[in-house]
Amino acid sequence: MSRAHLDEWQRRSFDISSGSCTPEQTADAYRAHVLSIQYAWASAELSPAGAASLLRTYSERYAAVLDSDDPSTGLNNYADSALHLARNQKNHSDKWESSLTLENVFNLPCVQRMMRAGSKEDTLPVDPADVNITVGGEVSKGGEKGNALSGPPSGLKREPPALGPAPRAEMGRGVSNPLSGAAEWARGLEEASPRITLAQSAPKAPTGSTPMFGHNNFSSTGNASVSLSSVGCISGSNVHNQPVFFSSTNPSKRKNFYSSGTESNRSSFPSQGEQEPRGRGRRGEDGVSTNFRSAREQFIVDQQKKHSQQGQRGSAASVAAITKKCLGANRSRGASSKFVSPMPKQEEEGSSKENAPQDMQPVDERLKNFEPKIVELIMSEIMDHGPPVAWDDIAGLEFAKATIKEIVVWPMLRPDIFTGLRGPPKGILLFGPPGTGKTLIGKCIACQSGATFFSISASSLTSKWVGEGEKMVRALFAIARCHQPAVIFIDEIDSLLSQRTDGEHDSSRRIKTEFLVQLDGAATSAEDRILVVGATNRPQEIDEAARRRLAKRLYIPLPEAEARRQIVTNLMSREKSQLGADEMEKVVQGTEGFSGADMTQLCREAALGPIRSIRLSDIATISAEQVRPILYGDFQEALKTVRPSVSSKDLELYEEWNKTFGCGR
Ligand SMILES: Nc1ncnc2c1ncn2[C@@H]1O[C@H](COP(=O)(O)OP(=O)(O)OP(=O)(O)O)[C@@H](O)[C@H]1O
Ligand SMILES: [Mg+2]
Repeated sequence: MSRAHLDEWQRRSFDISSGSCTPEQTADAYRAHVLSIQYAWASAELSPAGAASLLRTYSERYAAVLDSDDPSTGLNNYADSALHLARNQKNHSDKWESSLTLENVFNLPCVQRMMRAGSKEDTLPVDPADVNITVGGEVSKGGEKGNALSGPPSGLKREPPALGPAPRAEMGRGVSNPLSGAAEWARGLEEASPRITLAQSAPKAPTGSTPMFGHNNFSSTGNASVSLSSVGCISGSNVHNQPVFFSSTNPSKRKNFYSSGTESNRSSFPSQGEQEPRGRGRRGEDGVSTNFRSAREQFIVDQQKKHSQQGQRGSAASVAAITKKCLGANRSRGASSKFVSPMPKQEEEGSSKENAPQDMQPVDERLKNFEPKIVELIMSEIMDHGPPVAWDDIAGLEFAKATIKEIVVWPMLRPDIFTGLRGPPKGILLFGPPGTGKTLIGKCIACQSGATFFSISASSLTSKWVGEGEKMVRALFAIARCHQPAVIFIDEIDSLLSQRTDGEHDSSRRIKTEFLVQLDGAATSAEDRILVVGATNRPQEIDEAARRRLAKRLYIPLPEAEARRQIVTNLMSREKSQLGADEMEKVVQGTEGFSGADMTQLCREAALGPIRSIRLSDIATISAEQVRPILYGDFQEALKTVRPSVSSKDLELYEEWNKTFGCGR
């Protein structure tokens, strides 16, 4: 060790051995020792074996000081953490008010009776046989000699100023039979319980009790004391509803009591009137039958009751769902862990009532790491529920439709045949000029494939949930995995997977990377039936890594004459129109270079023709039947205003890209 460290070490060792240190100083010195050892080990000044041995020694000494409840040598760390809770610290329990305060506790009949009992030497107001006293896990019946029965009566040592001058020494002497005090205390508590409403004040139980009994000062005989949380363990236990005291003179037993998380440690008070019927109590670890039911268990039982009353689904799955949703359900409950209310907060309660049927859905294990907010967003906004689209609604595009049926629909329907080399690709890219039906194909896949369809546009990832993009992507794929077979349709994929540049924003780069990882199959196994379909009218801007992952790249060209005819026929069939075959032919010839969207726009414009021919004065009164049919003349008029939206120069670019990267013939 370096010289400075050694000097420090020496100084601390002298301090400790001088015997003049307070427990706090001793603990500090040991902690500093531990840190020095760690530092020396990290900087290779100590061998690992040496460091391990030293660490063990000093950690034990440090822990001994922390855990000891002897006020002259230890810090009674347990009491400290519980006191912290008791001092009105803001936590989840702050809604639960206990009526017990430091001021009114001395007015409680039970406490007064205790004090009186302390001053009367021989009175035994309760038959000792009625009192069960647990000492470090062993149960001794009232008559037996317990080794540490000091707990509640020791509280008598603290004298309330309001109650007059009962001399300390006398009161201390008064506890000649510790049992009498304990029993008295127990009985008193039982009587007082209607006022204290134990169930409601459970988390705050220490609040009232701590100042009375949780402090080291209350050791009455030797080093015996009632630990703070043992006060919290009092419950309507055993048949007479008599309290059980957990008390121990042995710090190590006491430690075990805390660390092993015994039933009683984890339990809180059962509410009055809702206690388990006799004989139905659980068996505690020590074999003692207890009627404890933790607040969480009570909550589940209440929920079960509620749902069975309402005649709703009370299945095990729903109870499991409730259990999962229960706050803090997965937490380990150490003595020092923060208290978590087992009941939902008020707001949550309100919302859970509203969404009750949804909440009953069991939560998928694989989604538990994702923020519920994100999962909910994806489920509600991204999973598509649009109007149905049939393959026949898409005019032309025969090759694209056949290919998509082959690689999307059939494999989804017959996964047993489409295995190995016949396995479907993980990604498809639909590219082509705007308005040619790429999004329409996406919607059609959604309806026809029978898969769960997720439709996202890049903007929804990049703008709506700024900073959450990559989380969304990860959650999206995780949810898709839970709902297989699934199709993830990403419209305008170019804006999501454009070429990565140096100057771009960090968050969009992270989204891209996450997408590539997910697309690559690193995160999706070969058996996963998830297909990503991307659509773009700017294929040249797509990142080359993404391009590779979207293995099947299909060109969606402008509609040919036949397709244009089909679009017009489809649309006109829903309207009143009179269009002869040769007139239709003229319309088809006159719309060379029009996209599907342009054709739709042309038909809309033509459909307005009959309306425009109505005189303004008649428009308010004319009936729908009186409106004339759409005629060829309307199309001629419409063709004057509707122009193709794709230029021939743009078309060349698509053709070029299709030749280079496309999968079409
Ligand atoms: N092949 C087609 N058959 C029938 N209607 C079509 C066809 N192509 C386009 N349309 C019509 O054009 C509209 C727009 O099509 P869609 O949104 O699918 O175009 P897109 O290729 O996704 O365009 P963009 O690249 O601009 O997103 C559709 O709602 C539909 O009415
Ligand atoms: Mg589109």
